[in-house]
Amino acid sequence: MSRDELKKAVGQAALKYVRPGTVVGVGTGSTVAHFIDALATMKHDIEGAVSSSEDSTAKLLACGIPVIDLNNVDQLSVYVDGADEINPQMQMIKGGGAALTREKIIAAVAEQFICIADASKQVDVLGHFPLPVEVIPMARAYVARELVKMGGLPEYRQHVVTDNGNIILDVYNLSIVNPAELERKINALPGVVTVGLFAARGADVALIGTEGGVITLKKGV
Ligand SMILES: O=C(CO)[C@H](O)[C@H](O)COP(=O)(O)O
Repeated sequence: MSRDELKKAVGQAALKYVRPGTVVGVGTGSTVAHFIDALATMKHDIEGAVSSSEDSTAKLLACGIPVIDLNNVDQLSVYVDGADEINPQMQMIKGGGAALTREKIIAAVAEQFICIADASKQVDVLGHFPLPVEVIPMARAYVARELVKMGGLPEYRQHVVTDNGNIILDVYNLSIVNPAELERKINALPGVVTVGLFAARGADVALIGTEGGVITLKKGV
């Protein structure tokens, strides 16, 4: 099976976590694009979606799924999103698509985070994938210097402006043995909007696309 077929399989598998009559949290990326296609088949059974990016909003609307402002939602039972890496503790690196901040906000509101990913995203230790950090433009050089002090090699993601008007630094050379501590440390730097480490709030369920089918992993099991 191609990687895209694996992504499609997990996108479809995530439908089983969507409860009729609810608002669904929707992430960003090529795996989520398959989830949105699947969600469109039950668009009349849900109230709508909260979206984590302008890209996902456009796709949801094109599929006829109403997009609802997060501020008008009291409860979100599930948030479905992809990942760039996921470890056995269900902690993730996210932000390859530059949507990390809105993704983290919606994940914080949701009762359940359902991560959908092909098996290539599974790692023992996070950090092979460069860690995205969303930064306020005027803080770029300062934050980059601080990331170097932490042992990272930050690279400015050229020609990318986030949906929030900020820039992304991708940090190479990190072997993240304590993701929760690094998440706290980077988030504490003035000028950092958020780091793409989802450690304090990881996934609750991971649907992993493998050659043998979709594997379901649950946090703490
Ligand atoms: O965090 C993300 C976007 O900011 C994506 O979930 C992550 O980059 C995975 O993307 P894809 O499903 O295209 O592999």
